[in-house]
Amino acid sequence: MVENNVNCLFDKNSVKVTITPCQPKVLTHLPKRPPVDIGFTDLTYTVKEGSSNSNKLILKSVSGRLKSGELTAIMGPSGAGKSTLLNILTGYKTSGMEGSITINGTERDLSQFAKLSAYIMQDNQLHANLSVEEAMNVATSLKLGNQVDKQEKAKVIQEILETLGLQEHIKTMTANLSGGQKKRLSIALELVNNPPIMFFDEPTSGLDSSSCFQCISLLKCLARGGRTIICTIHQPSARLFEMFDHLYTLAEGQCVYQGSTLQLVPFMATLGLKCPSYHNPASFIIEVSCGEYGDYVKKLVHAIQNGKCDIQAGKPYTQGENLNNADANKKINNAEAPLAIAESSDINGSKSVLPFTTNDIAKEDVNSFPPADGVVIPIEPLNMELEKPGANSSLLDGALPKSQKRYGTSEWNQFWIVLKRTLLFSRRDWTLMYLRLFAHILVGFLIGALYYDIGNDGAKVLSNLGFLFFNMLFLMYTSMTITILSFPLEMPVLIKENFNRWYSLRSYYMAITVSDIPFQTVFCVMYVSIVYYLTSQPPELFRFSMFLSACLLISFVAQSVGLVVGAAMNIQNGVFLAPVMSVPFLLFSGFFVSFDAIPIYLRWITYVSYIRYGFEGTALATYSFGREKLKCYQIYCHFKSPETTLEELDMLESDFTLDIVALVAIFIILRIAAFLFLRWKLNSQR
Ligand SMILES: Nc1ncnc2c1ncn2[C@@H]1O[C@H](COP(=O)(O)OP(=O)(O)OP(=O)(O)O)[C@@H](O)[C@H]1O
Repeated sequence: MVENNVNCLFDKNSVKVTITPCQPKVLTHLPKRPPVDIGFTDLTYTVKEGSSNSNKLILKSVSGRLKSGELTAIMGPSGAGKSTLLNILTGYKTSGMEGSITINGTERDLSQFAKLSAYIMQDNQLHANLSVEEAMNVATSLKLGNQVDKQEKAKVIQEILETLGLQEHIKTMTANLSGGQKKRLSIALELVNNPPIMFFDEPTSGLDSSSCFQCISLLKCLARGGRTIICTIHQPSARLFEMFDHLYTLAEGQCVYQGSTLQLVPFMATLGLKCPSYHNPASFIIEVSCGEYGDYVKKLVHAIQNGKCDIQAGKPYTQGENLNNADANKKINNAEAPLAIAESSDINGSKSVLPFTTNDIAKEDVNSFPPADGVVIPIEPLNMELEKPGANSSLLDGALPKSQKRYGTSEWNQFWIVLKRTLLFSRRDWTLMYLRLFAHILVGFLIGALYYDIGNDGAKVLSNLGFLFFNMLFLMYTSMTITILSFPLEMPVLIKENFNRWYSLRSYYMAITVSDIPFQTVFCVMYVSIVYYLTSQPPELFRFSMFLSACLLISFVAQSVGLVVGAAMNIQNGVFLAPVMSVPFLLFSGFFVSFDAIPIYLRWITYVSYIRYGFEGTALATYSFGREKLKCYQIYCHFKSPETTLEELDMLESDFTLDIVALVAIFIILRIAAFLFLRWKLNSQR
């Protein structure tokens, strides 16, 4: 661990703590990536609103530039369009947008951009049932692939966790981490492939002031490594505010300030907006943007040309140059310095990460913004070369990659990694595993007790049919509801990981499709074995196998229904709609009404009723295939002959193989439908 120096200076009224960065912690194992400056010009974002489909303008022709080596805050009052701008810049939202976004001066190619950036969403989106180490292992395996060997991956993980102060929590389950630690883990996971651009939506939300400080220190540190770090933030404290290099402020969908945080107050003063002494400048600009000091929004938008100007500390202003050509000629210092991040201790003695600066590159052109009251505010055009004082060039690795694989590893590997992860947290999920296991065993014994020894009794055939139908009902509801309840909870993690190019939707979907099959099979086999034995169904192996295969297929099909519903709608709608939608399938299963009694125009429903195929399959397994007459302990047993039962059910001509084929076909169709719904849902969010 790195030694830290914390010096406390006491005077009568205050305690001042200065934190001196110590020996830099060098991240030597991260892959080198190019530095990236982002420019955007005349960005407009419109959404369709209401039944009239009228257009609502959310971003109004805003421009701006976000530079590598800088920590940028996007601020503004609630509803100003911060999240919208962030979502557009990340590429998360693409429809409804007009304008130009450039990367190092050339028009953004979204696919290439996605490989260079990471989006850390507000709610962390972590799998609760994985430890920090396991989560990191999954991230490195997916993002670094097979090109990097195991030892190297372990070094990457160790370095990142040490740097982010998570090493001592390596065995802690993600669910037990504190808010700040979760945030750091979210960053650590994305840091694995060293993205040069990192976006953060409200990184400090839900954190106490000390954790906020640590979090922003860390972001600053990442920026000093040459990365472009952009985050939306609501209203930072003055202490946090001054840690940002660059501020982009929105009000009513327009840019009211862009530039150095240090120049905010002087710039506002030039427009007659004097920030009161001891007032937080961040609060001041928000208050001004909300109109608390009069109608200054238009003036600010005009002064800053809706983001086309950039007010820089100690830098000149030349007007009228175009942002898009901005960094076309940018010269990058390609010296291969290691990424330096120093660790230190904050005021409470807890560990934080502080920037360790290396290169100091100054700029020196001169021009000046002519402010109203004669104060000279340095405003910079948006086409400057940038090297931020304090930034180092460790990330710099020549030009942007032209062609690179979409994902860090092959789809087959993605499938395996996601499958192993899903199996691991399924095993640890109490509801998914133990409650389900318990339910199958308990209900199995209950049904066994209720229908005890009726299977070979000619007088109790109707009860036995009730038992067969109940099996369908139980297996259908347990596997369907568990999927409806658990799958939507996975969606936010899926959205984040898929968006950040951890894996393709196809690999993920294949993995989750396969992952539950062994568990569902074990539960179903246990349940069927218990009830089959206790209710004295025919003791032939082939009948048991047929009975079991029909039951297994029913539970897989019902699980697929759960996936379709879970992919297409939220939990509330799903838990109501899925059982309701199942009612027709139950009604037309052949148990309540025989096929001949169903009106012709409704018969088609029986062909799509998977319950019918399951019920028919188990009935045939029980009563068909030359089963001998049942025992009769009364004077007369109407259903003594199995054929009578099949005749009553209109199943004399039925074919067991056809039932199995129909169930397999429905299973495949539903799985494909669930995939398409999932893909639609992922795309529709954007
Ligand atoms: N799909 C949509 N339909 C209608 N209005 C929308 C839509 N998306 C965003 N808006 C509106 O756009 C404006 C900006 O929203 P956005 O979420 O970007 O604001 P914000 O600055 O991030 O706010 P907050 O700080 O409260 O999160 C809001 O007025 C919001 O109601």
